[in-house]
Amino acid sequence: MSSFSQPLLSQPFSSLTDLHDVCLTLPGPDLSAQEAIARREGTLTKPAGSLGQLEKLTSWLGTWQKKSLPQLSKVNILIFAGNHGVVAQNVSPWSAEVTTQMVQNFRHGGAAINQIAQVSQAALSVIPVAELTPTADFTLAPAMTEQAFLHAVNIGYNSVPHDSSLVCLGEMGIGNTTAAAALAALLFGGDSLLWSGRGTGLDDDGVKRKAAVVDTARALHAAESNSPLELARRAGGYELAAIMGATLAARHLSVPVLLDGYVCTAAVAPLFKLNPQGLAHTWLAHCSAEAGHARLAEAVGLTPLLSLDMRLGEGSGAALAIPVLRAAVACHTKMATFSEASVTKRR
Ligand SMILES: Cc1cc2ncn([C@H]3O[C@H](COP(=O)(O)O)[C@@H](O)[C@H]3O)c2cc1C
Ligand SMILES: O=C(O)c1cccnc1
Repeated sequence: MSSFSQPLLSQPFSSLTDLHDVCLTLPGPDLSAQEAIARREGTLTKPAGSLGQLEKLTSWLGTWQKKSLPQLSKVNILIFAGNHGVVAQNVSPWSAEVTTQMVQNFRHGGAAINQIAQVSQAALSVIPVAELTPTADFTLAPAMTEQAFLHAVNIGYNSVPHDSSLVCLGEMGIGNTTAAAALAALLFGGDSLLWSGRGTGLDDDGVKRKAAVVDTARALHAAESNSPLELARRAGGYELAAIMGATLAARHLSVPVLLDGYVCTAAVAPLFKLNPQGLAHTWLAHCSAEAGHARLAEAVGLTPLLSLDMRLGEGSGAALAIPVLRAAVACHTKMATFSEASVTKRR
């Protein structure tokens, strides 16, 4: 386990307007790296395109790393943790104290993500946000003040190591699938039931209760529906805001991002709403079994890499995709070319 504190800017965003402006003016891809990768790909000893999505992953990595030979020498998993006032509405079978207990479990190496991080040879950092103080219950009031929201975004922004090759984002926060559902419903509309899943194990009545909670939140906050950042402040959570901040920092640092499940996708959805290119440096690592994730992925223009029926969070799906990326990079950088291996090219 390691921790990082290399600020990009010590206090990147001091107002929602600041943050909004940065979301609209993001750095673009490195097209010369993209061309170099395509050129080399065509020389490797395999039929063109035969490595399928691995070839797309290699190209994506290099394009956003701004490197004609992509590398994965330093992979970081960041788990942001936060608590949610909306748990008072009985939307999770687990109590808020489990968030703190799981943070300890991550630190002691006992969680699923610790095992997957080790298998994937990635460094894991756990970052509790707002000292795990719960947000306000967003059925009654905005979840966060503007200042608290920006503070959480800044924490995420300052958590991305500058020398990272790839960042995987994850979260821990009892009640956060309800925050994700409320934010998704406010951003994209549609029946609240379509965005409300079982989370950590709700039964059918629990899911209906959750959807009713999402409806109440929508009625309270819908007037702000043309401002994605304002919706994130009102219906999101501290760890979701930090995930958004980390995603923005990664863009500025030329670090590609692997996103985890439903909660992570909801956390970054405002970036897509503000800017259709806002998530171009991210890849959705998996499709969570949480109801609503496939729909949300489509709404933000992301295609999940894996689909393993997982619905854990913690960045577990993102971490599982690392070995696939490592294989893609190894093939691209270490395979012999036709001329090196004296293999006759197709007629
Ligand atoms: C022991 C345990 C470990 C977890 N690891 C991730 N989550 C996941 O479940 C929570 C969201 O589900 P809900 O909205 O239903 O509360 C988040 O903390 C998420 O990361 C966990 C949940 C539990 C109980
Ligand atoms: O997909 C997720 O992000 C998820 C699903 C269930 C519980 N926690 C997180």
